[in-house]
Order: sequence, then structure tokens, then C-alpha cells
Amino acid sequence: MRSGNASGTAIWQCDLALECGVETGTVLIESILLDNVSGNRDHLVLHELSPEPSPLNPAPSLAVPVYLTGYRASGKTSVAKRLGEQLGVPVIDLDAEIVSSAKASIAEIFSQSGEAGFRDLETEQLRRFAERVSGREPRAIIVSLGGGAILREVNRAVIAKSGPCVWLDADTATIIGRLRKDSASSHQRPGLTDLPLEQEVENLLATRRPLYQQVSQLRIDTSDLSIEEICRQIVDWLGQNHCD
Ligand SMILES: Nc1ncnc2c1ncn2[C@@H]1O[C@H](COP(=O)(O)OP(=O)(O)O)[C@@H](O)[C@H]1O
Ligand SMILES: O=C(O)C1=C[C@@H](OP(=O)(O)O)[C@@H](O)[C@H](O)C1
Ligand SMILES: [Mg+2]
Repeated sequence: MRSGNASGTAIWQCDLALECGVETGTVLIESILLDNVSGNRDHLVLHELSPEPSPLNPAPSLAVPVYLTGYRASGKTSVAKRLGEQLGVPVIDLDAEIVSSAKASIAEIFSQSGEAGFRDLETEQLRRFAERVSGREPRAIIVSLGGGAILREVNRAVIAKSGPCVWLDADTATIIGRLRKDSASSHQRPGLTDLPLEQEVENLLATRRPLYQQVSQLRIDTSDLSIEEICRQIVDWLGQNHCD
């Protein structure tokens, strides 16, 4: 574990990729036994968190897999990537694993096998990774979930057993704006209903928010936050709750 300082901001680096026997972004390790590593289920209020860590107050090493959940375009993939860089731990994007194993884009999977076919692949990949990174000796890794991975009870149970989960939330207008701007939406985010986009996002947020709440221990409203600010809040929370 090292701590340093760049642009006035504490940067934490854990030496965990090597301990894990993996490099960032590579596919993994030996299988290990599943165990329950989930901790406090209560959501924390961010203003109660400690002051920014400093070299005098170094952060301990991340000791568990960390999951990111939230609606489409809440920033899970972007935040996971940056968080992995900051913490020096591997990052897994569940959608990328599905696309790689299916050798097809998410839009193609939806059109060939329907949403149910995609959800089956999602459960398969989630189980596969959770088994490898949680257990008696949990591994430090950031797992970016797809926005619908919390829909199945079995998936929520896998996450709860595996490690802490952070919910990235955003208001409807922000989500719609990001979805429209993101060129990846056309192949990564096929329509989930026959409704116009605004109505779809509003309806699905209403049904999914209780599930994001249920599976997570920290909620961050990302509507007005940069990726860096979101990462800082997560690192702060992890430092207090899920590090050695
Ligand atoms: N906090 C943020 N501020 C501005 N743009 C963001 C933010 N988070 C994500 N985005 C943008 O939204 C789009 C979707 O982000 P992504 O990380 O793929 O989200 P998710 O994985 O939750 O679907 C991308 O174009 C990304 O640059
Ligand atoms: O919300 C959803 O149901 C989905 C979200 C997408 O991931 P992102 O949340 O990363 O966009 C992707 O898994 C798929 O299009 C389904
Ligand atoms: Mg994503």
C-alpha cells in the first residue's frame, strides 16, 4: 500500500493486483470458496464521512471485491475504470465479459435471444466472477455491473454474499442526456420497452430504484459530480469500511 500526492489530492495505490496474481483487466485467478463478506447494510450519509485522507492518515488496503450498480449511464463503467487506476486493483466490466464470451454486441444478443437470453448470460458471468473473487480470502477488484443485473433475485444474492456495492444514481434528465450523447448506446443499450426513451427511463427508474437500494450500502447522486469526485467519495467510504 502506498500513498502519494498529486494536484493536492491524495492518491492511494494498493499492491493488490500482484497479490491477486492478476493484472488490471485480465481474467483471473484460481477458484476459491464463496463466503459472506458483506458488512453493514445501512446506507451512509456522505457528509458524515471523514476528512480527505492524507499521507498522515494513510488508507489501508482494499480487501474485498467492490460492485458498482445503478441505472444505464449512471457512470458505472467510467467510474470503475478510474477507481481501478486510483486503487491499483483490477477492474471487470460485466457487460464487456458478456460481449467477449458471446462474441456479439449487447444489441445483437438482444435481437437474437431477447432480453431473457441476455439476462441468462449476465447471471452466468456474475456467478463466475463472484466465485473467483469472494470467499475465505476475498480479492480486491472493482466489478462494474450492467444496469439490469440487480433485476434477478439470484443476482442480488450473489452480490450480497460477495462484497460491498455502491449505487451510482442520477436524475432522469441527466441520464437521458448522457444516454443520447454516448455513441456506445446504440450497440450497448438496446430499448428495454416499446416506450419513448423519456418514459422508459422514468418507468424503469421507478421500479429499479428499490432494488438498487436493496443491494447497495452507499448511494451517490452523480448528477452534478465529475468522475473524479465520485471516485473520491467511494475511496473515502471504502477506506473507512472495507479496507484492512
Ligand atoms: N459523472 C459524469 N459526468 C458526466 N458524464 C458522465 C458521468 N458519468 C458517466 N458519464 C457519461 O455517460 C456515458 C455513460 O457512462 P458509463 O460509464 O458507460 O455508464 P454506465 O456504465 O453506468 O452505463 C458516457 O458517455 C460517460 O462519459
Ligand atoms: O439497464 C439495463 O438493463 C442494461 C444496462 C446496460 O449496461 P449499462 O448500465 O452499463 O449501460 C447493459 O447491461 C444492457 O444494455 C442492459
Ligand atoms: Mg457500463
